[in-house]
Amino acid sequence: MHPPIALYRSDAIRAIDRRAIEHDGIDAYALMTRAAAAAFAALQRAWPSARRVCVLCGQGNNGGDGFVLARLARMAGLAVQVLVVDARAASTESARRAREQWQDIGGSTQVFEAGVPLPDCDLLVDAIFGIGLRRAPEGAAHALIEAINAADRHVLALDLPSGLDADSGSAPGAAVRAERTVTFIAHKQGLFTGRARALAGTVELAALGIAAATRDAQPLSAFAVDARHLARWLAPRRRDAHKGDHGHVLAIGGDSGMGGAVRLCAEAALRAGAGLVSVATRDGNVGAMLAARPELMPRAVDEPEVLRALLDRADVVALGPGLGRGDWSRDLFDAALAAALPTVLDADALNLLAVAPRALGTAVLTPHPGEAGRLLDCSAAQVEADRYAAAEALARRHAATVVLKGAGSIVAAPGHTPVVIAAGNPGMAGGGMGDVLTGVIAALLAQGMAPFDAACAGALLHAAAGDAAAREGGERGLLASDLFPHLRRLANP
Ligand SMILES: NC(=O)C1=CN([C@@H]2O[C@H](COP(=O)(O)OP(=O)(O)OC[C@H]3O[C@@H](n4cnc5c(N)ncnc54)[C@H](O)[C@@H]3O)[C@@H](O)[C@H]2O)[C@@H](O)CC1
Ligand SMILES: [K+]
Repeated sequence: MHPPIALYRSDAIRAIDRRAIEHDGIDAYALMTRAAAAAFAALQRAWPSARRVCVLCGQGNNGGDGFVLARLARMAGLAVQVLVVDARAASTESARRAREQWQDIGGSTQVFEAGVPLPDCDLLVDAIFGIGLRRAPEGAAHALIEAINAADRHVLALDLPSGLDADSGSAPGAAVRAERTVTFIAHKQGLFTGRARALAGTVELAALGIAAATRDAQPLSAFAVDARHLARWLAPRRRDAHKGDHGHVLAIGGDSGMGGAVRLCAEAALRAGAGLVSVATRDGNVGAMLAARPELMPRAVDEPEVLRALLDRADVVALGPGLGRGDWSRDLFDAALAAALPTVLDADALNLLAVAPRALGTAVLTPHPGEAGRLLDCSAAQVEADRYAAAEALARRHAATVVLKGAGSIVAAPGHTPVVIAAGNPGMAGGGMGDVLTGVIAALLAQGMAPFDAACAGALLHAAAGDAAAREGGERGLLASDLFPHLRRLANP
């Protein structure tokens, strides 16, 4: 079984690097050479016909990696040009040595000038900033990043796309959009969520031959999982199982005009393996729901008493899809939370929770950044500036499991290392997708998974189903209900 991918913060990467140098006796410049060699090998694998390469170097060790790569590429017969961000000397000993060795083989270096087009080439290598980025790129660095993005060339990023923050996955200013990133020593947690999903392209790790024990002596800060990891959570069913073993989900929502949301949630719960799925909704939704999906058990709920009878028979509640925020919605919300069943809260349930905070029992919250901002009294942009921190703050505040949705969804809960979902695609940024996720997580809870596991497995199953559906018919125009056949297939790995 594939182990999850260990992710680190930049301070842990620096500590691994220091330990490799001081403890294991690997020379700093040797590490830089290994980094550049691994990146050049990746370049040749990805773009075997590239002949003219332009390497863009910053002042620090990331720039040093670039100079060594330039030398290796030139020695391999490629035409190589090097541009530096500014004319000052390199800021580290290794980077100075890398420059000198480039000059020693006759390589020339130009200083980038804003407004002057980048040299004509097949491929750009981004070696401006790695984990040393301290603030939004200014001046020439900013202009060079914009020039790279405007150049319409293949881009290989060394360690990180320049401008991306290695820890948060956000970019404080301009950032390079790479097609491929070769990252060194260990995976940075910032490469897996938020802006990184658009900037880093395909991410490849070059561990540089550092001993596993040296790496493992530093704390990892998150895990990433992808479709290969589904089998960790979704074991085959017992041969003697019956429907009572797989739990009863009650989906609550679907105020007038929003019946589709709760139907998608309920049907997703069926497709993710819930034994029984009831729906508490408006009278007007019941007939259509029964006609379309006779396995569902929809009930018209006009008042909380009717809901209480349904709650008595349920194991898990999916609360919020199409719930609305009126009196009907609030009454159902209060009655549902009073039942103290394991509950997945989404959409308007989160909005109602934001205006009337309360202690939750076993709960999984599935906010998008806007809803997370409302719950944390901040803006969606502040949530996006550090998605890991926002997910963890929300989990602490509500003593609950949180799935912060968006590019690279993050699952956080008190006492757990966060898990980032390395799957999903922009075709999934559309109506109904969140309702499906809520139903999937509720179904996994109903089948006996612990909340954190149900949230990780549910978010991963949902994202992987979205990827499978997008491969089949494209991202644009992808519908939430297109996920259903894939959910079923992927739920049985
Ligand atoms: N032994 C090592 O330390 C190794 C380091 N490696 C490379 O070294 C990188 C880290 O090197 P550094 O710590 O030198 O850092 P970087 O090279 O990432 O960047 C630091 C440089 O950028 C400048 N800078 C930072 N933010 C700026 C901004 N907003 N605007 C303008 N200038 C800014 C700093 O003043 C400094 O000169 C890694 O990402 C990796 O690519 C690899 O060679 C592997 C081994
Ligand atoms: K870089």
